Amino acid sequence: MSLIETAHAKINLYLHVTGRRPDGYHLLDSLAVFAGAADRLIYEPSGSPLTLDLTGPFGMKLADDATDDNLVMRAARFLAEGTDVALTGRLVLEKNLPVASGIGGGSADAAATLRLLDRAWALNTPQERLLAIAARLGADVPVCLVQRSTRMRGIGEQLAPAPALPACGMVLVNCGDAIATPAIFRTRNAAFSPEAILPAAWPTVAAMTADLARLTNDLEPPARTLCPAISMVLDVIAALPGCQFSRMSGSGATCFGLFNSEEDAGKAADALRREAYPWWIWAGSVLRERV
Ligand SMILES: C[C@@](CO)(OP(=O)(O)O)[C@H](O)COP(=O)(O)OP(=O)(O)OC[C@H]1O[C@@H](n2ccc(N)nc2=O)[C@H](O)[C@@H]1O
Ligand SMILES: Nc1ncnc2c1ncn2[C@@H]1O[C@H](COP(=O)(O)OP(=O)(O)O)[C@@H](O)[C@H]1O
Repeated sequence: MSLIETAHAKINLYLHVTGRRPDGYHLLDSLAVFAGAADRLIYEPSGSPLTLDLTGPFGMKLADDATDDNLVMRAARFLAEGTDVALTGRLVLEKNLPVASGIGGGSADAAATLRLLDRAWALNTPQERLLAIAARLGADVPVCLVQRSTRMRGIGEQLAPAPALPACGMVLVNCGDAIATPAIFRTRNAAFSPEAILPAAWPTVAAMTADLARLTNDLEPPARTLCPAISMVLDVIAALPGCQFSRMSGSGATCFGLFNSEEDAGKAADALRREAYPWWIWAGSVLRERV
């Protein structure tokens, strides 16, 4: 019997770079939330060595890379380490999220692999060990393992509760330019930002966007420099009917707009699709489960 896991897009509502570690990694303070947009991972047990097939609109973008380097296969190997499970079966990754786009698609896939194979192989790995494996796979993988709105600190491995979110619509837009995260961190040359002060809850979208407007995504300026299309995308999102707030997520290039409802977001995305930009556009809602 096959098993399925969903790997939701991660969106950084703000991202402050607060410092830098001696090893070059940056200290962050960021509010990560998850949207309905998602990759899907399917596992079919078999006695044959583990394989990975890529499907979906962005599957071809990963097809040229060695399968063993895919974060899904890396996660499977890490999970099996120190156990007596055989690395067998067939994984199918339905790649619906744009690659290298600031919404953590690869990180979400790696995290989904850990959840899925832990279940499929009946490992019952303690959450602490899963989080440690996740951190070895990438700075964003621990938050994607939890897959609920979370405040991230450290390099991404320190997870704390997020404010309670209001019901909120979201539009995601990606211009199609893949962005390498290290290049964005390297290009950043501003002073470090302080940590944000956040309330326990945002009762309305207006309360949330008022606070977000006082915060920043410190990776947005370097990303706009390396990928000028981001500025155009942000202007277009801000001008959509009903848009309450717009910003870039993570290291880019995906940008988001926040709306008072999923319905408002859907109407705005329909209007945007009529403009026929060659962009990936998604509309839906923000997941409201939190740590
Ligand atoms: C920027 C963020 C914000 O959520 O998201 P994305 O843009 O990737 O979605 C993440 O911190 C990305 O996490 P992730 O994509 O897992 O990064 P990793 O693979 O661990 O690191 C890629 C490279 O980014 C830089 N890096 C990453 C995280 C961090 N806190 N400081 C860094 O300086 C390092 O140069 C590192 O070699
Ligand atoms: N399953 C995967 N999905 C996406 N990217 C992957 C995957 N496995 C490995 N990668 C590599 O990881 C890099 C970052 O991917 P991704 O997580 O999509 O970036 P971002 O976090 O910026 O959205 C890509 O350039 C790609 O080569």
